[in-house]
Amino acid sequence: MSNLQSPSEIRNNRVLVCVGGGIAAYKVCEVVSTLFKSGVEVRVILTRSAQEFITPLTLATLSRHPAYTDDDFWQPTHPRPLHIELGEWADLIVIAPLTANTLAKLTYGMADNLLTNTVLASTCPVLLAPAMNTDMWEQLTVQRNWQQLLTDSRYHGMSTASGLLACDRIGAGRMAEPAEIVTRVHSLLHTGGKRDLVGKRILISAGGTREYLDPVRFIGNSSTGKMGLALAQAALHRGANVTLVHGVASWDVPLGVQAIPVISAEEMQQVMLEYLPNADVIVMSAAVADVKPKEYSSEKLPKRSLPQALPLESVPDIVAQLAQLKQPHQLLIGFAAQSGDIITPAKEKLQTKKLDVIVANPIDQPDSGFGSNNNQAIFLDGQGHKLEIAHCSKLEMAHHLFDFVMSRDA
Ligand SMILES: Cc1cc2nc3c(=O)[nH]c(=O)nc-3n(C[C@H](O)[C@H](O)[C@H](O)COP(=O)(O)O)c2cc1C
Ligand SMILES: CC(C)(COP(=O)(O)O)[C@@H](O)C(=O)NCCC(=O)NCCS
Ligand SMILES: [Mg+2]
Repeated sequence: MSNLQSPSEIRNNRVLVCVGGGIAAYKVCEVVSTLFKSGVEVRVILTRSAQEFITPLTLATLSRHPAYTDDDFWQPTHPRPLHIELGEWADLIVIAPLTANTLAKLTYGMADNLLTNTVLASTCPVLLAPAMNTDMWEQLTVQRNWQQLLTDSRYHGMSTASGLLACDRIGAGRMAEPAEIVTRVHSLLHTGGKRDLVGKRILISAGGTREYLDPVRFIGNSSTGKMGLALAQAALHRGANVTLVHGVASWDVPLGVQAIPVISAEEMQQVMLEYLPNADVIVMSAAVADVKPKEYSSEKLPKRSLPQALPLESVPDIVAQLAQLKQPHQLLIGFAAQSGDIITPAKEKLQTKKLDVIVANPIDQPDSGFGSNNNQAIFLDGQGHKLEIAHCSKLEMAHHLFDFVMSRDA
């Protein structure tokens, strides 16, 4: 078995957050604070209008660094022009909220303030989070500019959501939520903006299944589906077309992912088999219940009628079935959550179930596995490659897995 080199620590870590003059600017404070707390170095630029909504002092305090405005742009005291310095410094620029005005300027390469000059004087990826009143967002001129700007691969656009706007209207144009912006930032810092999964259809299963005994009681497990969610986010951010088949979950499905909720192993089996023929990559990260109660009562069983011992039967082995039915060009990735020795059972599962790749992850390590936002794992493939990934976020783990898969492809 050959050991691939462990991925080095992320070097890209510098994010320049540019705030435009919209009411959604108030949410960018949260973005800056969360990024800082996750270890990202943050600098902030505010446009003249952004300062009508939030203050440079707030953003300077949250980012632990002076915030920049157009007054700084024109200061004669910089040894080198500020927009050049900031443009060279940034690994990633985030513009949130992106106003109709700044969108138009970027589309036409205009540069009349610190924000637009810095974008033109840099080459890093730029993440755009538009926010506008519905009529403004749907205006032909605005939509034309948006489509035009996104033809430049440097720009990464966040979808707007529909809902209540600050003008009391309900419609399109809501800015992506801070957590979604932060997740996308982390993806872009990992990938440097590459979209290596464009054209790939990725089918992911996530979460635990439930096998009901009666309408309220079930056999389940502690899986929260966070690993599957992270896989869906990472794949989406790299350009894939993503279908996420998930058990009962407490998180929101990311905009742009086709989500299919299921409850039992049999339902999951049915949906996975239905979507299998159209998938290029299948990632089975769900924790499927291995057994179910033999009998189901459609009425809630009174306590006194509950059996002392519960007769059980097996549920379908979904991953084994997928392995049997898949075509040679399709890649099947399984997960093996284990305590103690994680490698031996994972190798066995890889071979007996005929998977292409298996992710062995420990469930007895601190802050890893079920329910945690973090994980650690060892990837194994059928050709004998092995890659150990140290403790990191589940999103980071998902990216490492796609890196591993893509490097095997190449
Ligand atoms: C109360 C208020 C709310 C605004 N909200 C938005 C908005 O959500 N989106 C937008 O594109 N413009 C909005 N504007 C208009 C922008 O502030 C204006 O177009 C400004 O020139 C943008 O400048 P900037 O792109 O340099 O930040 C708003 C203006 C006001 C007064
Ligand atoms: C303003 C806001 C951030 C409020 O979000 P919230 O309801 O979650 O507090 C959200 O509605 C949004 O992103 N709106 C789009 C921009 C907007 O409403 N502009 C002003 C309309 S004139
Ligand atoms: Mg299992």
